[in-house]
Amino acid sequence: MGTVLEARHIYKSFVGVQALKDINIKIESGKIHCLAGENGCGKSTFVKNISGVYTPDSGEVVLNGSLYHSLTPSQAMREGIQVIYQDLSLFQHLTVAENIAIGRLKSDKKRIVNWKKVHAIAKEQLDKIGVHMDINQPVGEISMANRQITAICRALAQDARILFMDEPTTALTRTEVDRLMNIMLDLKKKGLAIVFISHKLDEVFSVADTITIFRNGEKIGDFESKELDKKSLSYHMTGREVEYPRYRRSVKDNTPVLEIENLSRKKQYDSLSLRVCPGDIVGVTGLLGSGRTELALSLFGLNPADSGRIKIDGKEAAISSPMAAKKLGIALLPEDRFHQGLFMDREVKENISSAIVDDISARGLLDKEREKKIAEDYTRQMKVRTPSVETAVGTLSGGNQQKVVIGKWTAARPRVFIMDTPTVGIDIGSKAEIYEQIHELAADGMSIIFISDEIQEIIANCNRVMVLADGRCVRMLEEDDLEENAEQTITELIGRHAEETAKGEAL
Ligand SMILES: Nc1ncnc2c1ncn2[C@@H]1O[C@H](COP(=O)(O)OP(=O)(O)OP(=O)(O)O)[C@@H](O)[C@H]1O
Repeated sequence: MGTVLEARHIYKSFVGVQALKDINIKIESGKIHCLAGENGCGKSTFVKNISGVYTPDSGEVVLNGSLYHSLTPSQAMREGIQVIYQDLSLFQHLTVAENIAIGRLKSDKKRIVNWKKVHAIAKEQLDKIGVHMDINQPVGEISMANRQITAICRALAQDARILFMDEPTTALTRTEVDRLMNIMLDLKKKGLAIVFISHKLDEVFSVADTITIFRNGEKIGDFESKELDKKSLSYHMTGREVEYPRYRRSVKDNTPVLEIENLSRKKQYDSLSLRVCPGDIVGVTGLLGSGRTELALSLFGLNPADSGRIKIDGKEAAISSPMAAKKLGIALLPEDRFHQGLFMDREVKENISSAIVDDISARGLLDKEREKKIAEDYTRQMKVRTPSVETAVGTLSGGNQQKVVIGKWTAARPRVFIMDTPTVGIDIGSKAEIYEQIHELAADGMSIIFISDEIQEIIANCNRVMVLADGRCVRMLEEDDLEENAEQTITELIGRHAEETAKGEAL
């Protein structure tokens, strides 16, 4: 098939960080190449240096036989490089067809839009990947999976030869992930080179031909996917054996802090009941769309329930706003933490202190020393890779930003901490550190609701688990139920329900 891209001796540094050191990589057409490594090891920076977003400090790139010392974004595109970032960069108010065709139309430089052509371009790309969807719908109204497909088609419409995908599966359901993986395999057969970044090792092994492992800005090596397994890949990424300890509740106090009784919200969740005591880590699992995030938002005052009751310390509570939730000692680590959790242009320390400003201020004046000390403690505990606590959060890698959000809410010492998919985008090594932190918070008496669709993660970290499907609780697993075959039980419960839903939709 042949090499389409060769990066040679790429170096890139930012103030205080050597992000890439002497990176050499060859990308082949007709192959899926995965970049793996811990948060902040340089994967996204590498992609940005190749696609013209950043200029390398030194090094060169050979693209389709032409040598470049630096590339502009339009040169990179002309050479067939297309990057799909996590936010997809689509125009929400434009239709699927317009989004797919926009890049091609821009290069045509015509003043009048030929709508027939727009539709033809969009249809052609969708046909290439064998997907049927309504191309007249605005992108803002379609599912994440279909947005992902729109972004792929937009890249194909611009004659992509090398497609970079940075953590494309974060917001997809399992069925959607399978569909995306199949599309990637199909595009590979058609000769496209795909470079895929993911922290989900199952996904990496299901599609990758080659895996390049980064650590601390350096390349550890290129491996054939079949040479590695999860254990050896984790070892190369982190330089150590990674193990996730099982959580065992040690707190003896069984007085509920939070209770919900028959809580319902139309079309989202139905008659949910739950008690959470000090030291509990209660798992909530189920597919995306099962109602889990909607429930979390309701408990945080952002999505009022239609009926049912929420009690705090045995007393009925009206949680009508996040402010009210906070007063009652409830914190939420949101699912969409990039939009709901951080001030990107503010420093790490300002972000961490943002939920406790009142506690560390006296007579309207912020105690800056304390703010810094608290931020340093949390960044150390969470192993946040940042030059200092004075660095702007927006310059940290995705996974490290996420650790800052967790630090922010932990610093607020809530009584009830709702964590919606806390380890999305977090590398396997840092996950162990975050789990340990969560176990310590619970052992100290905090009550935690832990939402995740990674079943192994739920079992390792929770002492009770609520399994949701279509907004209903299909099973509450107690501590003893989690000892044996829990993974199989939960997988079957969710799988059975997904099948029933699919049958229902097919009818
Ligand atoms: N614009 C920037 N300014 C300053 N530092 C930056 C900038 N972009 C990246 N960095 C730093 O470069 C390093 C590599 O970051 P990068 O985003 O490439 O990591 P990553 O491997 O993609 O991580 P993740 O898995 O968390 O997404 C990090 O230490 C990050 O803080």
